[in-house]
Amino acid sequence: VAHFPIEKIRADFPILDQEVNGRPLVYFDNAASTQKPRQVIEAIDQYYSTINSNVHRGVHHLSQKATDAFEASREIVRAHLNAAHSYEVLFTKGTTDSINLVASSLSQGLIKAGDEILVSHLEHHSNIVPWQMLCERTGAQLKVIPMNEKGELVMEDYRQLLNERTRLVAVNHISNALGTINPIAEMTRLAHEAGAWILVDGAQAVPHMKVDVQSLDVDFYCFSGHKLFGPTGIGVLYGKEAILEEMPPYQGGGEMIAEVTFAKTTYAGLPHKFEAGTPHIEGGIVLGTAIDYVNEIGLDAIGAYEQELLQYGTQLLKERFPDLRIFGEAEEKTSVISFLLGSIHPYDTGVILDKLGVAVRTGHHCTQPIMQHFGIPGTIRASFAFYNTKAEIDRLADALEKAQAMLS
Ligand SMILES: Cc1ncc(COP(=O)(O)O)c(CN[C@@H](CS)C(=O)O)c1O
Repeated sequence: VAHFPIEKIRADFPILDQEVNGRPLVYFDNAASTQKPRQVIEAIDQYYSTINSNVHRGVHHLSQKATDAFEASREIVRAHLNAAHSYEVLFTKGTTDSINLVASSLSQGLIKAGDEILVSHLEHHSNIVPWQMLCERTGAQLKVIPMNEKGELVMEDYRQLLNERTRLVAVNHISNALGTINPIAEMTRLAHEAGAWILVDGAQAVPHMKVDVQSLDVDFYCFSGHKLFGPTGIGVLYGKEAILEEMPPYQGGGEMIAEVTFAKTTYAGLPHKFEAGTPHIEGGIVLGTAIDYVNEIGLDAIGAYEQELLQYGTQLLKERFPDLRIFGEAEEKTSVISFLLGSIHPYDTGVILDKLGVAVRTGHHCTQPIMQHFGIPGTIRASFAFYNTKAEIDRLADALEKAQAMLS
C-alpha cells in the first residue's frame, strides 16, 4: 500500500512509544486488545471534564448533553454497520455479553427441547459456552461444523448439518486463533434456507474490514469496543428489529421498563428493553470516536496494509525457521500468525519474546477445541494492527531466533 501514512498513525498511539525491558515495544497482541489513539484518550477526558451525567432520565443540561452524545454514538455505530435502524444497535459490555444476551433471551421459550444450535470448531469459548448453557436449560442439542487442516470450515458438512431442527447458527466472522475469514454471506443464505437464524461473532472482523449487516443479511452481529481501538467494557449487539421485538428482556431494572407495578411490569421498546441500568456512557460515546478514527483512515486501506504485513511476516518466518509450524493457512485470512517453533513450548517462547520487548499471546486463546484438534497445548500468536510495521516483524524474527537458540 504505497501511501499508507504509517508514521503519522503511529504518532497517534502514545503507548507505542516506550521501551519494554530496555527495548522498543513491539505490540503484536492486537487480537486480545488493541491500543488507543490519542483522539480516543482525549475523548474520554473530554467526557468526564465537560458533560458527565446520567442519561435518558435527567431534566438538566448535562444529562441532555450526555444523552445526546450517547445516542449520537449509537447512530455512528448504526451507520458503520449499515443497520436499518439505530434501535437495532444495542450497547452491551462486549462480545461475550452480547452472545450471553441472545442465549439468555432465546432460552426463555424461543429455543425448545429437540431444537439444534450449530456452532463451528473455530469458535471462541464465548461463542460455545453460552450455547452449551442454553442447551442444558432447554434440552436443545449443540452441533459442530468441522474444520479442515488449514483451519477452514467444511462447507459441505455445514450444508449437511443444517436441517429443519436447526434454530440458530452461531459462528465467528474471523477466527481469533487462526485468522480464518468465514464465508458469512453464504453461511447466512444457507442458514435462512433451512429456516434458522444466524448470529455472527464479529470481534476479530470489525478492526480489519467493513461489515455491512444488511448486505450480509445476518440476524445478529456483535463485537467489542476494545478490539476496535475503543474503550473496554463497551460492545455492540446488532439484531434485526423483528427478532429483537420477539425476544424477552435479558436483564430487569431501570431504563428497560415502560411501567412497573407490583402486579405487573411492562417493558420499554427497543433498544432500551435490552439496556437495563446505567449504561457505560463514556464507553458508548467514545466507541463512536474510535469508529470515526478508523473510518478516517479507511478500512479498505487498513485491510490492504495488514495483508501486506501478513504476507511479509508469513514469508519471513517460514524462510528464517524451517521447523516453524503455522496453524491456520486459510485462503482467506486476516493478519494473525499462529505458530510453534519445533517442539518448544509456546509459553517459554512468549516469556523470552517479552524479555526482548515483543508482546505476543501464547496459549489456547480461549479456543481449546482448536488446540485439541491439532493436538497441541497452544500456539504463539502474533496479531497485527494497522499501526504495526515490517520492521517490527523483523524484530519478532530476531527475537524468535534468540528464543530458539536459548530453548533448543
Ligand atoms: C472471536 C472472539 N470472540 C469473542 C471474544 C471475547 O471478547 P470479549 O471482549 O472478551 O467479550 C474474543 C476475544 N479474544 C481475545 C481474548 S481470549 C483473544 O486474545 O483472542 C474473540 O477473539
